[in-house]
Amino acid sequence: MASVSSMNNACLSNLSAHVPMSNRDQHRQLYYGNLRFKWMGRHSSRKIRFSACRIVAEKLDIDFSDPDWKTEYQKDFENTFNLPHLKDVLDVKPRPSTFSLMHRDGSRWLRNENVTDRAEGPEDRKNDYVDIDDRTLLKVIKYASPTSAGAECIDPNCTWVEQWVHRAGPRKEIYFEPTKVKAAIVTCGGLCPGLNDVIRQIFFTLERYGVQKIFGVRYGFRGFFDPELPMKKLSREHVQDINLEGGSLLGTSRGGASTSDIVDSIEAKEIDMVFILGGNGTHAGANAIHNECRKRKMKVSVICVPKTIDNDILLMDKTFGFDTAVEAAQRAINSAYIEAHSAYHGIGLVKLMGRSSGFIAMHASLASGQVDICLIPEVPFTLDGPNGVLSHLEHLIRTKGAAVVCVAEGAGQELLAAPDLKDLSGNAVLGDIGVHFKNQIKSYFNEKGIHADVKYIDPTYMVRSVRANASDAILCTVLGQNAVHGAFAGYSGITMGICNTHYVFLPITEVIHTPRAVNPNSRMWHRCLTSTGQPDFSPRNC
Ligand SMILES: Nc1ncnc2c1ncn2[C@@H]1O[C@H](COP(=O)(O)OP(=O)(O)OP(=O)(O)O)[C@@H](O)[C@H]1O
Ligand SMILES: O=P(O)(O)OC[C@H]1O[C@](O)(CO)[C@@H](O)[C@@H]1O
Ligand SMILES: [Mg+2]
Repeated sequence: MASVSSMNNACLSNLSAHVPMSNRDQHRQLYYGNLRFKWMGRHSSRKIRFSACRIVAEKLDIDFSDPDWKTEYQKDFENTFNLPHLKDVLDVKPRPSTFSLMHRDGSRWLRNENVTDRAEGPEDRKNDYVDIDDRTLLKVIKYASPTSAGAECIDPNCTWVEQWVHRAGPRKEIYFEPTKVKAAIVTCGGLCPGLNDVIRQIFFTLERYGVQKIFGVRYGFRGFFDPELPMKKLSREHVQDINLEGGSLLGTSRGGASTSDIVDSIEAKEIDMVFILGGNGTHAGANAIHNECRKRKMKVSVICVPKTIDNDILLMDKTFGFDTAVEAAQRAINSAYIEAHSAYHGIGLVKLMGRSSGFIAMHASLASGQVDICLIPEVPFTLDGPNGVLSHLEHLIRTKGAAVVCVAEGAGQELLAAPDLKDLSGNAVLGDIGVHFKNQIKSYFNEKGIHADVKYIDPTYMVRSVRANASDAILCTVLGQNAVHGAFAGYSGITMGICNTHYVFLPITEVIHTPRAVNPNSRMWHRCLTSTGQPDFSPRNC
């Protein structure tokens, strides 16, 4: 059997997320057709997004009539989710962990106790080490049918297949001598609530192991090679209160990543552990750094913590900062609602971030309960025509007297002239759907001779520059601590996640195939539609 990875499921859910409803049969084929489908997207822009999935799907050759297919699949899954480790390429030996909940810091313990006694005995239980063979289930729903909402199936019968991933946490044995470790932390990409919380927890946990040399790399990957940006040695005083503010203590940036320059810099600076906080692009960069370190046989642990308000990283329940961003976005929606409902024929329009996925828009709409129309990149819509968005807005104005619309920045890009520009990291610069939509609403009502008072709110940077809320602060704490546990355990090329409320280590390669997208067949999107009451605006319906 060819390699089966999480990409199958990622592709399937991503593909299904983009399949127009009129192609329902083809969509089914994706689920039923043991991944040998030849589906072609209707819209050319979408074909590109699908191509990576299609290639892998075509490579797969699962014979579901083989009674052993499931065992084989699970074995292959286990291999795919095996965590890359320093010992894969280096002759490294484990030593008992210095992480202890009994002592203030590892170095104190190192000085005062017999090293060989540390790993055994009653302290173990108090320290709560996680066994390296512990696993947690990635998927916890047993779908009875491929047509069940949100079903992710591997075979035509949607058979239950266990998919286990590695449980995160401190290990009994470690692969670094803490007092000799030099660790660096870097934050890349856009801002995200909780960056400072994660930096702080990485610092605290490193200290607890006994690490004294902890550095911050300034302004993203740029800080590795820009001579004007020397690393900043971090102290407890530096990090103590940083969680009280948004932003990143270290600064962040896009672009400018040359893997070999970065690895040269890691080598020259004699860094042993690199903690990299960022989104999809950053993870791709971190994986390249990890591979280059391996190639050079460097004993360096490259560990990621996923950071994105967009929540567009595969496999995990959510990324840190997302909850906070939703909360902030909900406040913008509330303002739009108040404006709209205080005006004669008021229309409140809010544009929220979400370059390729509509999680913030969907969740903020659900949270506020004040949105009449939610538009996301994953669900195509038409503005014009009897079943278009504008016609529904007119209906709302006539029946309710006011309306609130929430649109994700990546939605409806096919309606705009694309700027054909890229940012420094190579991300496409999007057309402004918010401004376009605002103008379209104004002209529509103007042409119809119906009064409409449009209030447009773009809270873009306000939702991501705030400090983390309570739920994100806890998530950041756990992810930051686990990042350090992962590094000391000798892993490299891994990232942190929360799956079904349990914390896991995942190979970076498994989360960067494609950005995670809202599945239009999921219960959550259906709940959003139920809440807004909006009809189907898809082109085939108009
Ligand atoms: N495919 C890639 N390979 C190597 N490095 C990359 C890749 N994509 C992006 N990077 C680098 O990663 C860094 C961050 O990328 P990017 O600006 O896309 O942010 P991100 O991590 O995706 O976060 P956000 O969710 O805010 O976009 C940049 O310095 C960029 O040069
Ligand atoms: O303006 P910037 O800093 O490039 O960030 C904008 C981008 O940030 C994101 O929220 C990802 O962090 C995208 O949704 C958005 O397009
Ligand atoms: Mg990116």
